[in-house]
Amino acid sequence: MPDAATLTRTLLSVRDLHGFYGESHVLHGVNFQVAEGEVVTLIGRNGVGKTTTLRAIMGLLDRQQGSIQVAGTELVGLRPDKIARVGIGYVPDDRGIFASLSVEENLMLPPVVKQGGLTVEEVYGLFPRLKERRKSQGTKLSGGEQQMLSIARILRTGANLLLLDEPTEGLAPVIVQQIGDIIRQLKAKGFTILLVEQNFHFASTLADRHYVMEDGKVVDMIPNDRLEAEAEKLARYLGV
Ligand SMILES: Nc1ncnc2c1ncn2[C@@H]1O[C@H](COP(=O)(O)OP(=O)(O)OP(=O)(O)O)[C@@H](O)[C@H]1O
Repeated sequence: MPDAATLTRTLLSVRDLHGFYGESHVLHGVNFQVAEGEVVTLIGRNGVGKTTTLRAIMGLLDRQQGSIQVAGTELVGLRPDKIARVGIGYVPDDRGIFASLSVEENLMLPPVVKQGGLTVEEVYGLFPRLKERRKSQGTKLSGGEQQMLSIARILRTGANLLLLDEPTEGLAPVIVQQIGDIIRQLKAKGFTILLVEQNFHFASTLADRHYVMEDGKVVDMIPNDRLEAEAEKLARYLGV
């Protein structure tokens, strides 16, 4: 079966990626591709290497080998600041909000790395709640507002490939729905999104495809429209 990413322009291509924390060999030859404009998830049990794969793309591991290409540029060997300039925005699972800064200051902090970023007004158009809270300090925000801010602030930078690590973790269902709406709007605007997500029901409402990880490798790819047919296999992979 042809990989959907080969049918359109591949934006992100990860080949035989190995990743290490100190002496600990965590990624054991990860392979996957994401086409421009797709929303793709990395799924799998705890500890299989999903977060580590995102961190490897950003150049944040102690050591990595293999190939990570974005629009043809090889990232392995580049420094993290150079990697961001290729147009990648990373939202880590701890959200990384500066507690002592206001919403607006947090928004203005990341440097613009590429043309085509959203203006602050466009960002507020997507996140009206952040506009209402623009003078509030990071510490005063709810978990949902923090998550929105951590996504919002990479949209200004011009990044067109977004790596989101468990954006719904710990959030109430109504907020999860709002985050889902925002991700759908970003897809409609042409952003390409790689999502690590444990909330599989949520992921299935927005993703085009799902890559399954086990033991530091991608072991399967399931198109979203095959989810029901593959439910049993998926339950085995996820241990549910
Ligand atoms: N800073 C670190 N130093 C050493 N080992 C680490 C570090 N971070 C993660 N690991 C190990 O790397 C492996 C992969 O972890 P990773 O966080 O990528 O998994 P994951 O699939 O994202 O799971 P989870 O959903 O639990 O975060 C795990 O065995 C974990 O214990």
